[in-house]
Order: sequence, then C-alpha cells, then structure tokens
Amino acid sequence: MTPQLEPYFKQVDGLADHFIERLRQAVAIPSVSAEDERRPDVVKMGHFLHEELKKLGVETELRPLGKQPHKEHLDLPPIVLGRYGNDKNKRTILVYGHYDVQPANKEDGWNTEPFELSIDDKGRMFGRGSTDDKGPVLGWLNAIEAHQKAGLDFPVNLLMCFEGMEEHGSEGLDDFIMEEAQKYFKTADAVCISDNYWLGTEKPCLTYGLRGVQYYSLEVSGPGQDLHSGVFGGTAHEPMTDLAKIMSSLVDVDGTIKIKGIAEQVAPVTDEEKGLYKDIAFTMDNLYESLGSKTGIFPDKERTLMGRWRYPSLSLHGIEGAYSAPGAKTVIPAKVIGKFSIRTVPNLDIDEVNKCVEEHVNAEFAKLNSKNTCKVFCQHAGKWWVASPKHWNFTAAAKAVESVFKVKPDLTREGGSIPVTLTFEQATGKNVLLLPMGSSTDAAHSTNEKLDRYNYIEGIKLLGSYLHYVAEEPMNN
Ligand SMILES: C[C@H](N)C(=O)N[C@@H](Cc1c[nH]cn1)C(=O)O
Ligand SMILES: [Zn+2]
Ligand SMILES: [Zn+2]
Repeated sequence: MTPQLEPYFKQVDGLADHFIERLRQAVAIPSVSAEDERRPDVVKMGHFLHEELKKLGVETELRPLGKQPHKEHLDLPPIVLGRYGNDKNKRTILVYGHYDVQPANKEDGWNTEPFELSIDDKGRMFGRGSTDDKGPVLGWLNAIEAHQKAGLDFPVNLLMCFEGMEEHGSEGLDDFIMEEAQKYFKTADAVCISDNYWLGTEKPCLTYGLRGVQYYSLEVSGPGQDLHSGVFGGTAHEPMTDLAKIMSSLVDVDGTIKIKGIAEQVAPVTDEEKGLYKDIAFTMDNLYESLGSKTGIFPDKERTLMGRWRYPSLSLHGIEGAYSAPGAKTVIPAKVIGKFSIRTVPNLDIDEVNKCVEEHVNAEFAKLNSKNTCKVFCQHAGKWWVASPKHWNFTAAAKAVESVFKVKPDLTREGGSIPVTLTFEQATGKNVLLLPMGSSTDAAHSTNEKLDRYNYIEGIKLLGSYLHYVAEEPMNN
C-alpha cells in the first residue's frame, strides 16, 4: 500500500462524524429537480456545495445554464465547478456528480422524513439523495478535507463538475460540456463518476457500461372537464380507459417489449460476452435482498444480469391526472398522461426508438376507434454507453478497491443511466470510469433510500485512494 494512505485512512475515520454531519445538511435541502416548485431548493443545494468548496480552499464558480427549455419561467440550476490544485507535474482528474434528487414524500411509504438524515442501529443512513448522489459528491469534498487535516499533499489536480438536473434529463449540460471541453476541462487526463451502485452488499465494482434512457409522456384527452361517472359513465369515451389499453400494449408481464422494431436493433450476445457473467459475484439472493421480495423474472443470475445490463427494458411509471388518493372518488378524468421509459442498449438509436414508439402508439390508438385525442412525446433521451476498462484509470481504481476492501473488484455494467458519461467521453476524448460508493440495497429512487455508514466512510477512503493510485500510474499512457 502506498505510504500516504495509512494516515489518510486514519484521518477519514477520525472525521467520520463530521462527514456525516455534512451529509445531514445536504439531505436537508430538498433539491428535487422534477418538481418546478422545488427549483429554489435545487439552486440552494448548488450554493451549499459552492460554499463548502470555498471553505476547503477550492477555486470554485457557479455557472448559470439559462432558462429551462419549454419552461421559460424557470432558471436551470447552476453548474458548480471546482478546481483543486494546478500542478503541471500532476495528473488531472475530472469528477462529475449531481446534487439534485428524485421526488420524495413521507406518504409514499417512507418510515422516516425523507429530507432528514436518520441513522439506525445498523448504521443505515436513510434520506433522499443519501446514495444518489449527495453521499458520493460529498465524498470528493471529504477526501480533500481529510488530506488537508492529515497534512498530506493532494496527489492529483482535481476538477469538479456538479449539476442539478441529472434526474430530469441533465438539461443544458451536454452543450456546457462541449463548450468547456477545451477550456475548463482541457487539462483533464481522465474522468471519474461516482453515481451508481455495487451489485451486492459485500463486493465493490468498477463500471464500464450504462443503459441509455428515453422517457415518454402519453397524453389522452377528450371531455372538456372531469366528469361524474354516474352521469356520464357509459356515454362518453373515457381517456383513462384508452390510456390503460395503450399502456398495457407496450410491455408484457415477463418484461418483453411489445413495440415492433426495438428487439431487432439489439446487438447479439457474443461467445466472449457469455463467458463474462459466470465470474461476477452476484447471486439470486442478492437480487431478492435488493428487491425486498422473490419476484425476479428469471431463475438464474446470467439471464438476470443480462436483463439489467444488455437488454432493453420498458417500465410504466405512473399516470398524471388520474385519481390516486386513498378513498373512492367517482370521477372520470378528462385528461391523463401516462409516463413510461425505455432503457436502451447497444445498438439502439434514439431517433429509431422514438419512431417505433410513435408508430406503435398510433396503431394501438387507431384500433380503439375512440373519439378522444392521443399524443405521445419523448421528454428526454440519453444514449447508452459502453467503454473499455483496459486503461490506467481502471487499473488505479482496482488497486484502490484492494487497498480499502482487500478484494479485487468486479467489472460491471449498470442498468441505470447517466447520459452525460458519453458526452464527457466524446467531448474530452478521455477515459471515463464509474466508481460506485453505495450498495445494491440502497433503494435509490425508491422509498427509504439510504447509504450505509460503512459505504460512505470506506467510500471516502476509496475515492482518495483512487487518486493516489492515479498519481502512481506511469505518465506515458
Ligand atoms: C444511475 C444514476 N444514479 C441515476 O439514477 N440516473 C437516472 C437518470 C435519469 C434519467 N431520467 C431520469 N433520471 C436513472 O437512471 O433513472
Ligand atoms: Zn438517480
Ligand atoms: Zn444519480
């Protein structure tokens, strides 16, 4: 182990409560990017990060992104940029993360207040954004602080880019990255993103692939206003009935996508790929533990991992305008908007997928002979990403995992999406590594999201250790 790591690890342990307090403050800011009325809180979270970076002596700026497209009354939250060190003899690592979170309400089924960090006797730290992605973002700040307090030289120059719209399609960020690739990000030698999860709860992983995501709204409207179902039921075409029919035509109960033209675009499984799955430390019990049930589709790990990583999936998320409160309101909603998304994989093309979806929805709606109106549109789209893990960036991260966890990491792909990963790769021309902090049981996006104290504190060690091994990798590649 490189000699500076021992005092660094000790310092992280000594500062653990302080780092948890920093996470508590961050979770307390309900920075939900999908809800317009929460936008001031998203901006507040950006300012919180900016202030924390300033306190650590990081050169930092808030960059405005202008107005939100199609919602001109809303400012996009700023990008928080940071530069720590500018030594020509050191490598420069660009790190990205997001400070916005998914929506959360106690009534959704949370056991604790979602925007109050609540720690139980097993060290589980519950709170929206704890694992996705406030814990990992603060991990970078904490790594800087632990070096300072241990009196250690920081091993690399660190560039930071934190955004506030990731959970809502990273609006505005692609153009920003392209624009800054040869300016603010010019000196980056490689990129690291900590915004995904281990496959289980024991073994860390390094991730080299992500699925893409295309998110759709399917709007059906008819009556001029909501109607009394006793008075009008049986006399008018009901938008909700049409919508339910179309939504059920999209996907089968075994996950098969029923839209023509999508399966045909999926890259075939090669013999080399088939061999990869058996060595991955993942069991069906890992799946059941993170599902909280035994409702997996496939009986074996290979097909389950393929279903998550290398095949597309279509999920139905909800219906805007539908009656969803407890009780029994006898209303016919006048307009309903179904929400669904498709996770995409090589070689699906964004425009082709949109075309297939539109054709399918139009054909299904035509079959209904309804006098209602039906429209479908893609709210946001991000492409899939698969890279080579044969790079010093991954080698350094693998050594860091061994130094902290005493095991070799698995090389994994991820079912979720971080669309700007591909943008960073293409804009900078540099290798991108995904280095997760949280575990499979963290329930990101769900009720009772948490980050284990263990993963947070050891994760801070991991991020710092990775930077030390980056500094040790030969300079000629
Ligand atoms: C993997 C990452 N932490 C994440 O949760 N990404 C989101 C991105 C997204 C796209 N539309 C809305 N959110 C995801 O995979 O859902
Ligand atoms: Zn997320
Ligand atoms: Zn995330």
